[in-house]
Amino acid sequence: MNLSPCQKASILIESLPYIKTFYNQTVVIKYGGNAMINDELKQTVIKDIALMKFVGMNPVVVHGGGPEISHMMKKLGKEPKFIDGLRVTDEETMEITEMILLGKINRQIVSLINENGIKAVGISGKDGGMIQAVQKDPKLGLVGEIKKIDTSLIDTITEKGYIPIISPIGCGENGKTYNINADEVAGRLAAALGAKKLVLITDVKGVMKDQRDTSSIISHIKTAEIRKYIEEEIIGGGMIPKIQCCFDAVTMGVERAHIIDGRKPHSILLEIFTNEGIGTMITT
Ligand SMILES: Nc1ncnc2c1ncn2[C@@H]1O[C@H](COP(=O)(O)OP(=O)(O)O)[C@@H](O)[C@H]1O
Ligand SMILES: CC(=O)N[C@@H](CCC(=O)OP(=O)(O)O)C(=O)O
Repeated sequence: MNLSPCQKASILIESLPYIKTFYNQTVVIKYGGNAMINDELKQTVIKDIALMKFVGMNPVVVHGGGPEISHMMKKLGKEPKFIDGLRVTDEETMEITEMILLGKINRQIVSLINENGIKAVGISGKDGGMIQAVQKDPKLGLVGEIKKIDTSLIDTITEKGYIPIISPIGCGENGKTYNINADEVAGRLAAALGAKKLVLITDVKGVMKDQRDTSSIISHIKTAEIRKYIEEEIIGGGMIPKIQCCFDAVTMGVERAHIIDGRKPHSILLEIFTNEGIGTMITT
């Protein structure tokens, strides 16, 4: 798209009210593994996040990486197993999970942001004892349920001008490490940080009534309707922890949660800087 200088200037001017609304506000972005499709799309997501920081917002990124964990498990001869969208995690799976999330994906995101002139710091929920967890369900092994979040490390990173990039791993009693669904971390963190918005980037247009029909997208869901959608099996699989995390975030004070399509270039900016209202919005 070739825009004239005048058109470019008017786009900037139209963004001003949004920049003002979000100035110095925290926006938690969950960047899901299924949305990390190719390098080009990754670059556009990263540039959007860098731009948010440049205009004075405080983006906090929680990343996933489920498909890469499954890929490595298979390479090592282990078959991934999920119950209600959560990975059954034995000790070896936990090691693989930490290696892929913190050792690979977190490092990649930090490098990409740094390349765009903004500095990022990569941590997991174990750093500074940030995310305290307990076992969620013995059936799931080392899958954690968040008990407590200490945001002081994130506050410090943000105050110093860096973007925190967080791997969804928590710590428990006796030095235990827990695998926590990234949506759950993002939702709870958004609430604990008093974020204005939670944005979940995934690989579908949003929540759909019928997944085979993209025009059946539900643009607004109120928390009171969520249980019905799950009971009627309209929402299933990986969408369950996603919608649950939106529920938690908005009932704990986050104004709005959005599930948006990371395959659409600049979906975060369209969500924040325009009235287009892409994806599914969740409010109380
Ligand atoms: N009603 C629904 N609308 C859209 N997607 C749904 C729905 N119910 C279940 N899903 C599934 O949820 C998936 C998104 O969750 P997940 O694969 O865990 O994504 P991510 O890796 O981004 O966290 C979709 O790809 C789709 O298969
Ligand atoms: C307990 C649990 O399921 N943890 C997730 C953590 C990563 C994640 O959530 O990645 P996505 O956002 O890409 O799905 C997992 O092991 O896959």
